[in-house]
Amino acid sequence: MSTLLEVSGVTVSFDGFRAINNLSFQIAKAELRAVIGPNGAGKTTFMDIVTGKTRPDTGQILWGDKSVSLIGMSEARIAQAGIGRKFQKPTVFEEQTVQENLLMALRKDRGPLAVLFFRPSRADLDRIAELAAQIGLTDTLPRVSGELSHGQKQWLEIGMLLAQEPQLLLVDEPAAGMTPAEREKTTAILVEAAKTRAVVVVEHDMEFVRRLNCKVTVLHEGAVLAEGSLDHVTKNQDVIDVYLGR
Ligand SMILES: Nc1ncnc2c1ncn2[C@@H]1O[C@H](COP(=O)(O)OP(=O)(O)OP(=O)(O)O)[C@@H](O)[C@H]1O
Repeated sequence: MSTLLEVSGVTVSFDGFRAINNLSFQIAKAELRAVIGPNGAGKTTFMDIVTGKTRPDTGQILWGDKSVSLIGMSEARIAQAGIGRKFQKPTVFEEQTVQENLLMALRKDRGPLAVLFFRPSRADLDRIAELAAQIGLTDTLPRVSGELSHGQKQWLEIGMLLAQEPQLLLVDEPAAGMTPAEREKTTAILVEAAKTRAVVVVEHDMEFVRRLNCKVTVLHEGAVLAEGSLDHVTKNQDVIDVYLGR
């Protein structure tokens, strides 16, 4: 297994309370991983430390072939290093079309106004077409994003992140608020994306996690409680006691 991200012995305290407690976690280069756990288990804080939003008190976070330490790097530099994060709520530019949103993501330095006056190259258009196909929005490229369904906005945002070609994509509860059909499509998008990069999905919906059909990490009190296939972790008595049996 070729490790992409290695979190080891990380602790994060807020006013003396340990939200992350000696956490160790590894993810391989092209791997899909689900992270589950009860409320307050530390899932969000885990994403915060990897993306540089929160700085750990102790421990190491090593990234890539050269095992570069992410600790102390700014959020912007971590994003540039290849870590993308999708928050739960979609944050697309509602006034812009799907195509313009994807173009803005390709041209990271361009805001909505600049894009209006910018002529995309053939290569840009090809890449946008490729991304649109990947997220199932080919037919909606000319539409204003504000008119899209909740699911479509989520896929668009995933496409905008993929435009930046992250090596690791962290995705927070992608299935929340989606219809069953939208969930199915989201599963397909994430499974496909994880063939060429690592994708970590934080999710509460166990049916969705089952469909992802990947290794699962169960967090509890800021540490890994169990890890393995969904069948393996759901049979674990500790997991049943703290999470599933509630
Ligand atoms: N900035 C903060 N200040 C104080 N306490 C915090 C802060 N951020 C998180 N916590 C606490 O750390 C613990 C872990 O929180 P975190 O949000 O990481 O859990 P979670 O697993 O994402 O939960 P949920 O499933 O509810 O989103 C919680 O007890 C939370 O109250």
